[in-house]
Amino acid sequence: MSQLELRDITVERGGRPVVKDVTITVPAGEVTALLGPNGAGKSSLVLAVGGVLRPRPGSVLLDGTELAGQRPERIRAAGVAIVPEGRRLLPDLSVDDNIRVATYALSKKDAADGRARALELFPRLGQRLTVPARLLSGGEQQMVVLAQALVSQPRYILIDELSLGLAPVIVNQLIPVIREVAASGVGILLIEQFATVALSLATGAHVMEGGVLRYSGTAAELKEHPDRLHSAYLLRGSAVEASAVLDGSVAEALGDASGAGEKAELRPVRAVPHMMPR
Ligand SMILES: Nc1ncnc2c1ncn2[C@@H]1O[C@H](COP(=O)(O)OP(=O)(O)OP(=O)(O)O)[C@@H](O)[C@H]1O
Repeated sequence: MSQLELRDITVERGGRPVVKDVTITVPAGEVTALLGPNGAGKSSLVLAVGGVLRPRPGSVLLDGTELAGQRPERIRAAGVAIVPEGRRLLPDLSVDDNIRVATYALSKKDAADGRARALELFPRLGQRLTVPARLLSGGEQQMVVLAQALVSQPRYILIDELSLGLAPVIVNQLIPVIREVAASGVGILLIEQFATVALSLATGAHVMEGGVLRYSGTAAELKEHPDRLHSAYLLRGSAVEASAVLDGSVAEALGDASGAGEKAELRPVRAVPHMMPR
């Protein structure tokens, strides 16, 4: 069975290891959750898999083929896409152009197929194709960001913080899309601040803290033994954070039970020059 294997990965930033000897398998067709407090090393791991940071040492094996140390374009072309935390759109470009920007390395046919698939997953974007990205709500922006990753029809996708800054009502719209993408055979590693969201989608689950894995097992087991998640969060002394992610609904965890929160939906868009076509 197809899988993406992150094996014995160590990542250094600022001269110190922030990911230490982490091994995670992401099976095809399933969501695997990666949880952990701020600063645990989750984003650094994603950037290392995507080729933005170099794992030293470590392997990223796609069905046995080594991808570690390759250029981001090569990793993406091999079928592994990443959605880095806080990715921004090109604010003055339309939704359609932001999606097209992400297809620049694809053949004409693959770009057209990928765009059609992305719009099938996010019909809302089909109605907003000509709208400049800066006028989108936070939820719509996140849909475009996900569409940019999905447009290359990856076999594996690593999503860093699906719900960050989004109102619960929007998160609830994204959850079925993630489920559908996984059901279509794509392996997903999902980093998510709210354990309730991640564990509702995931089969496998991992908890990271201080750069190391504190738990690796099934999502069901973690739901049954929340103390394992709790202890990792508490290692950072953030009891409030631990209760927020574990107790109650997404809405309560977000502190916005109404689900309305226009402000929570909106976030500023900034240009990311490296996303421009070359
Ligand atoms: N550019 C950088 N240079 C040096 N150290 C960094 C850099 N970015 C992050 N770090 C450090 O790396 C460690 C891991 O951070 P990382 O962002 O990977 O954690 P995380 O689990 O994704 O947390 P968050 O959800 O807050 O992003 C932290 O100690 C952080 O301070």
